[in-house]
Order: sequence, then C-alpha cells, then structure tokens
Amino acid sequence: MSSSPIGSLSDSASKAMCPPCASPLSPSTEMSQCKESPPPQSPTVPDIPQGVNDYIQEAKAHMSQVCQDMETGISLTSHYVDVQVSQREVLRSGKNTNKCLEKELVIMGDTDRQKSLLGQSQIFGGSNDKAKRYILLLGNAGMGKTTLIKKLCLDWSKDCIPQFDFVFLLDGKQLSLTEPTFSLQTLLLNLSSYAPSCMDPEAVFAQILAAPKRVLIIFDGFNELRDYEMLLQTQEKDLVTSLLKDNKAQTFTVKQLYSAILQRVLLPGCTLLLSTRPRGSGLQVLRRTDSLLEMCGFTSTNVETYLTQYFTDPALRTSALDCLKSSSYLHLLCWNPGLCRLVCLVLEQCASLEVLPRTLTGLCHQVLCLKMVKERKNPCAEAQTQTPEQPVQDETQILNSCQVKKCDGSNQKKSRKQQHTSSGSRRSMRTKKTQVDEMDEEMKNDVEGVDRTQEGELLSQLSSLAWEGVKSNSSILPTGRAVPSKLKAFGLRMGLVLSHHLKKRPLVSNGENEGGGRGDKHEMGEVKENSGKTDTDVDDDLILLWANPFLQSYMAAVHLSLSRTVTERTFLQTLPFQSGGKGRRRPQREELELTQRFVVGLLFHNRTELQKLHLHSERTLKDVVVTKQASVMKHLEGLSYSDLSSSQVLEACHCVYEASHTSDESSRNTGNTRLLTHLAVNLPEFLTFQGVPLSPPDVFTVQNAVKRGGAEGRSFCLDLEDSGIQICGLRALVGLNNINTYRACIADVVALWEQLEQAGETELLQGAVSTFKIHPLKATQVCHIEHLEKLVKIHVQKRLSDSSSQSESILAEGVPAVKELHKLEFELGPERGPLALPKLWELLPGLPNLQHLDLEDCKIGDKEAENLANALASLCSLEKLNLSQNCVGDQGVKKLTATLKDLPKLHCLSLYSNVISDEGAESLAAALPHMASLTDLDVSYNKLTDAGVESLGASLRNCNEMKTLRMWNQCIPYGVYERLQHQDSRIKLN
Ligand SMILES: Nc1ncnc2c1ncn2[C@@H]1O[C@H](COP(=O)(O)OP(=O)(O)OP(=O)(O)O)[C@@H](O)[C@H]1O
Repeated sequence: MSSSPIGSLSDSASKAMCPPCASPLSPSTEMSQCKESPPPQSPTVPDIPQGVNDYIQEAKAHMSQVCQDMETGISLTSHYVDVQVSQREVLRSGKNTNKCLEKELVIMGDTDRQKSLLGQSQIFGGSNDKAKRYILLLGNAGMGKTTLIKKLCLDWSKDCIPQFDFVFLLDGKQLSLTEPTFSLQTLLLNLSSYAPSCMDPEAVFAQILAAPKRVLIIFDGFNELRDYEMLLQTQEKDLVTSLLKDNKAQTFTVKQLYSAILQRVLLPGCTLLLSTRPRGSGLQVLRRTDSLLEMCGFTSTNVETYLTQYFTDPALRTSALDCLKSSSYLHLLCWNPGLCRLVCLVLEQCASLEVLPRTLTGLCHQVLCLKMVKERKNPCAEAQTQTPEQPVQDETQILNSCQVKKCDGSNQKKSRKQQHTSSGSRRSMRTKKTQVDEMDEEMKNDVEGVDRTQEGELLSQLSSLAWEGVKSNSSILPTGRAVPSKLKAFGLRMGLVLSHHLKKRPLVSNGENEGGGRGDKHEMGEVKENSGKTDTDVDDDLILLWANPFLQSYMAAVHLSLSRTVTERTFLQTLPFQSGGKGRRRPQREELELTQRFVVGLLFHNRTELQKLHLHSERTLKDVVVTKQASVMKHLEGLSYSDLSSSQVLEACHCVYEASHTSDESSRNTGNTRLLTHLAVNLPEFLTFQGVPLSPPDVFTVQNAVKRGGAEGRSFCLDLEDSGIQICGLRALVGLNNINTYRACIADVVALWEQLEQAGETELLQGAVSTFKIHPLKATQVCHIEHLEKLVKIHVQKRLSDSSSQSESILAEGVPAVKELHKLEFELGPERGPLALPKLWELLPGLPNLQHLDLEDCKIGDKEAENLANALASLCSLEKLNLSQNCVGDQGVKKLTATLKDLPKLHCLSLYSNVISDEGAESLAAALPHMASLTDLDVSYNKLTDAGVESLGASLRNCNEMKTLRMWNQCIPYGVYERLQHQDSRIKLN
C-alpha cells in the first residue's frame, strides 16, 4: 500500500478548478492558445456531478503536463510546428479487391490537396460539418502522428476541443498485456496513457456511459493498418454478450476490449481517432471510418520554423539554415518531421563537420556516431537529476528522461509552474522514480562494467536485435532475460531505445476507492513485487522500444551488412525486389524497405566509418564488405527493371542513390557509379509511377536516375499521374532535358505552367507545354473533368489566363495535349457521373480531335442525351461513342440521331442497355441510312418489341457499310431474331 499522503478531494478539486490558462505551462514559451479553433468555451459542463467535473479538470491539468514533451528534451510548447493534415477519400470502385490501402485511396494532386487541408480544429468536424466519429489518421514513420495526438490532447487540456469531456489515449503497446483481467472501466481509467489517478471511478465511469458522445478515444502506437484489421475480426457472440452485460467485470483482455471499442460494441457513440502507418490492407477499417486524414509533412516554411525554434543561438541557427540550403537532399528529407529532427541533430555539429551527409544512410550513420561520441564523453551524466518535484511525464518519457536524457546534455529548464504537480501525479511520479532509481543503479553498475572496447560488441548485439524487430515487424525489444541488462543499459544511454512502463490493471474492489487513487496503490504493489527481482528483470512492466524507426532500420542494416553471423544465403534473401510476379506483390513493410535501402547504402559507405560500427579488424571488415558488395551488385545488375512494379522501380532509385552518393571516394569511383549507370541505362523508357505516392525525397532520387540516363543518351516518357507529386517536384522532373513526354495531374501541370509564366521561364514553359500528354484520358474523379475543363479553356483561349500575355506565343496553336486527345473515358459511375456531366458538355466542343468517347454507366437520361447531342455537333473526328448502361429513352435517341448522322467518321455506336422502345428504334431506323460511316450499332437490352427490331432490320438493308447490328431484347421471341438473322447475317444476337 502506498504511504504517500493523498491529496484531499477538495485540494485536488481546487487545483482542478483553476482556470485553463493557469494550467502549468511555461509562461515564457507558452503556445498561443488554440490558434485556429473557436475561442475556448466555458469548461463547465452541464449536468456533470461536481466530483466528476473535478476529475475532468484534474485530467486536463495532468495532460497539459505530460503532453509537454514532444520527445526527450524537446518540448511541444517550444518546438511544435503547426502541420496540416489533408482529407483523403476512398475510391468507390465497389470492387475492393486491393491488398493495399494505398490503392484504395484517391491520390490527390498537389493543387487539390492544398484545398483539402484541414487545421487541427477541423479534425473532428467543423461547426458546420457533420461530426466525424471514426477518424483514421495516416502517416508513414516519423510523419508526426503521435506528436499531433499530443498536441490535440494538449489543446483539449486547454479547453480548445470543447466537444469532449473525456479524452482517453489507448496505446497499441498495451496489447502486450494478455491476461483477461480488465474491464472497460479499468481500461479507460487506469490503462489509458496520460490518465491521472481517479478518486471516484464509479462516478466517472457512469458519466462516460451516460454521455459517450462526449468521449474521445484515441488509438495510437499501432504500426500498421493490419494491426487494426486483426482487432476488427468479428468477436464471438458469447463474448459480445458478456461484454455488454457487465462493463465492470474484470474478465477481459486488452485485445478484447480494444476490439469491442473499435467494433462499436462498447461505447458506440464515442468518437474514435486511430493513427497508423498506411501500409498493409485495411478494408475493414476503411469501411468503418467516416474521415480519412493524412499527415502532410513539413513544408519548406515549416522546416525553417522548426530550425528557428530548434536553434535558439542565432549564429548556429544561421549556419544551420545555410548548411541545409546547400544540401538539397537533406532539405527534402526534412519533409518528414522525424527526419527533420535527425537532420537538426547533425546540423548542431555543422561547424565541425567536413561534409554533411548526402544520403539517408549517411544521415543515420552520423546521428549514431554523434550518439556514440556523446555517450563516451558523458556515460552517465545527469543520472540522478530527476527529482520528484519534476512533472510527471508519460510512461515512456518519464523513464527515458531519467535514463536517456542524462546523456543528451540538454538541460531543459522547468518553470515553477511545470513543477507544480497534482498530488496524485507526484505519488505516481515517486513510484516510478523508485523504479527508475532501481534501473539507474543497475545501469550505473553496468556502465562501470563496460569497457569501451565492448562498445563494438554491444552495438553489434543491438543491431542484431534491431534486425529481429524488423523481421517480426515490431519496435518492441524482447522482454525479460532475452536482452542482457548491459545491453539494455547501453541502448538506453545511447538513446536508441526507450523504456516504456506498461500500466497494469489495478484491481478494483469495493471500497478500494477510499484513500487514494488505485493506480498508485497498484504501482506501488508492483514495485514491491519487483523488488526481489534480479537485474535483468527490474520490472516486468517495463518494456524496451526502439526510439526511432529510422535508427532501428539503420541498426538492422548494420547487422545484415557487417555481421559475419549473417550467412550469404540469409543475406541474399534479405535483398530487395525478391517477391514474385507483378500482380502478386504485396506492399513491402516500411521498416524492411528502409533496412534494405540502408544495407545497400552501408556496403558502399566509407569503410573507415563502418569500422566504428563493428569490432572487425580492418581486413575482416574489408572481406565482409567486399563479398556483400559483390552480391548486391550482382543482384541489382541482374534485375529486369521492366518486370518490377512502379514502387519497386522507385525503391531501386533509392537504393542506387544510397550507394552512389556515399562520401567514400574509393567506392564512388568503382561499384556505385556502376550501379547508377546500370539503373539509368536499364530503366524502362516509359517510366510510370502512376498510383505510387511520390514524396519529395522520392522525386529527388528519381530525378537523379533520370538525369544520369540523360548522360547515357537516354530519354524517358514519365507518367506521374496519381502520384501526389508536389508541384516543385514536378518542375524538377519536367525541367530535365531528357523527358520526351510526361503525364501528371492536369491541375498541377497548369499550376506549374502558371508559375513558369510568372517567373518568366519561357523556355521551360515551352518545354513543359509541348511535352505534356493527356491521351488517353480516363476520368475517374469529378475533379478530373474540372481539370480538363480548365485545360480545354486554355487551349481554346490560347493563353494561360485572361490576363496573361507571355504564354500567347507558346500557346498560339493551343495546347498540344488537348489536340492530341483522341480517347476520353468517363468512368465516374452512376453516382458521381451526373455531377460532372454538365462540365463535360461544356468542354467537349473544345476537343475537336476526339475519336473515342466512352460514357458508359453514368446515368445519362434524355435530358443529358440532348446536351450530349449539342456538344457532339463539333466532334467531327468522333469514331466511337459508347453510351451503354445509361437511361437514354426515345426522346434522347431522337436528339442524338439528329446530330450523329452528321458525324462523318462515326463507325461504332453502342446504346446497349438503355430504355429505348420502338419509337426510338423508329428514329434510329430512319437515321441509319444517313449514317454513312457507321459499321457497328448495339441496341441490345433495351425495350424494343418485334416492331422495333423489324424496322431496324428493314433499315439495315439500305446500309451497305454496316457490319453488325446487335439488338437482342428479352421480350422478343427468339424466332423473330432467327428469321431476321436469316435475312441478314449482320444482325447478331449478342
Ligand atoms: N508538428 C511537429 N512539430 C515539430 N516536431 C515534430 C512534429 N511532428 C513530429 N515532429 C518530430 O518528429 C518526431 C517523430 O514524430 P512522431 O513520433 O509524432 O511520428 P509518428 O508519425 O508518430 O511516427 P511512428 O509511425 O514511427 O510512430 C517527433 O519526435 C518530433 O521530434
């Protein structure tokens, strides 16, 4: 039992009732309160009992403290950069057969993405929108999901998200707790991260159940979408019944409860926010979500802001900014906030660095080396600096800051206000402090025992663990004795791993709520339990995690490329691009992909640098590296790039970039330039990245390969459609002088042209206009037609905008891409089709060279047919018109035939499956002899009777050019067709 004095209810209530601004934030650095959201509303919530309200206020005060740290030594208050999220949409193909989430999502162009950006206040639905209840937040590793969630929690603590009385953060890591000893109540009030001790759980839980709409539950720490998919498997009926029967029965596993919340069995009215990396399939999740958000990453302005906040010393700031500007690739990597953080770590040393890293491998290597240097200089500094007065932090950070930050050298000053903690928090802090002290002691012993020469050994052991993690898709290190304490301590000191305290369920029994928070009691109990444990088992509930996904992958690659325990066979199996045929490829996991990239980068890295990572003698290292280098070369040079999927071609560009931009002069002259040349020579001429999201660093490596192709006399046709490429990336690629043609989102291309015109870059504009292609065009989104309309307008007006004159000479003949558009498929389906049809009618006359127009299944009725007829009048080149599966009736056909008979080249007309009856057939029959070019007509599956088909059959006799007339209609006896067919074999039944 805890002997800590427990703050009285009135005591904590008085603190909890402090106005929100008095929450313990550092006054000097306090963030502007709720910039985008409406002014904070009154924190008083009607109908909430006072005791519960006290808890809410305490939870807010607690959260405002624990969410302060973005990561060790970096505070949200001083370092947070306002990033935006974009709203994504799911493709409504209805097929849903894709194994990969990315293929299920609409990939927006840059221009549209900018329009879809949401501020933080809009994440849960703005005041005018419908509230969003099931939100999925997507972002690759390091893109800032957890940070945004912390910011949201902080905003909530400042009453800036007033629609929720309760916010609970459920962590994927808690799934490691597998005992069936939890209830919904203990899960929310005791297991959720950042939750303070609760004095009256019964009342609070009752309030949660009474108003679930005012509850936000956030799921974070799930690496991949497939982790959620597992939780969405239908639960057994009996389990659902028992879950519903008793919310307080402590008989469920964390997994069962997570599952039940995600499946809306428990607290169905609450709002769910799920964060995850997007790889993997996620059909079930997609079906449930009503809002799909994606982290947008840092813009260059964001990067500048980040650096400005990071480097408080003006001189260092200026040199860091200058350094970054001089290194395009590092700058582009900063698009990922997690990498921006690593770049800043390196930039801290920019004055003393001879060269900045030029690759991701180089960056991670440099960061690791810096960590090693710091660790050597200061093996256990600040070991005892954390005092109980310091604010409690989240479970990971609290230990991390005691154990890792000590080597970090950063001494964050805490304001008095920050030191003000609630009594519950202090107790919990003391409990954790006890655990931390135990670990510290253990570590100190270990440090003393660590011979510096062992560093290499420890690094290699750690890298082997990193590879185990990557293989099993986990960032959690093996628990218990599997990892020697010396190794744990080393990983913690280096800041490569963090320890995370798994909150275990405190037993709730009647009367236990008297005299203190249950969490504290339990935590104390745990410490007691653990006190007799050996040094490897300080605390069962402490798990170790890799602190940074990039460094984990980097370490894994160190193991694969440098360890002699990795056999040649295993090594070869881990090389990239091993999966089967194009169609069967599943999306590669992010950590594995990164590891493979690092392996290639490391093998061509400066050997003196590699020496720092292992204990090998120079000669052994050389042998290991040379052998593996040869395997990599053989593997990459043996690839047939035309057999690779687009994402694999992209990955190949990355791998080769990592190998060829090493700082090692010796290998730069040998293997790695060979790899780049091989790639450049063998890349397919039609280089398509359609459907593959292209981030700024992706574009850079593609640019690098294509440019090299130019030096080898190659030129390419680029397809960048549905890649989400930023306009600046588009410019970089289009600006290369060996691009024959390119395709990309029309709106972005137009935006690029406008930028070029404004900048007076006429030559580039000329090239960008003349090499752009849109044929054949498949419109699957309403915006595609809107974009086309814009382009056609430019074509017709022969200038970029009403006010522009510069582009007039370039566009004197119109837009070549429009002139060359011969085929347009309108594939929006019956739901969205009608939304875009009016625009289509407008733009069609601007496409005089269109030969093939496919308007299948988009709900064209008689009215639309009339509009179409008018629009078609000027399409003199039209050869094929597909109007299958629409609702064209007799009136529509009449209008159409009046126009169609004047189209001199029309040879194929499909009116399959419409609603044409005999009257319409009559008008068609009358027009047929005048449609001199028509060779194929399909009017099957309409409403024709014998009379209708008879007239068409009769008319056919006067049409010498016709080759087939299909007119199967169910209600006509087969005999009629047989007779007609007998008369004229051009009549077909199907
Ligand atoms: N908005 C931001 N402002 C400043 N720094 C940020 C921001 N977002 C992220 N960072 C930095 O990037 C690091 C990684 O971010 P975070 O952990 O939130 O990424 P994540 O998307 O949750 O990654 P993972 O998928 O690996 O969990 C943070 O520790 C922080 O240093």
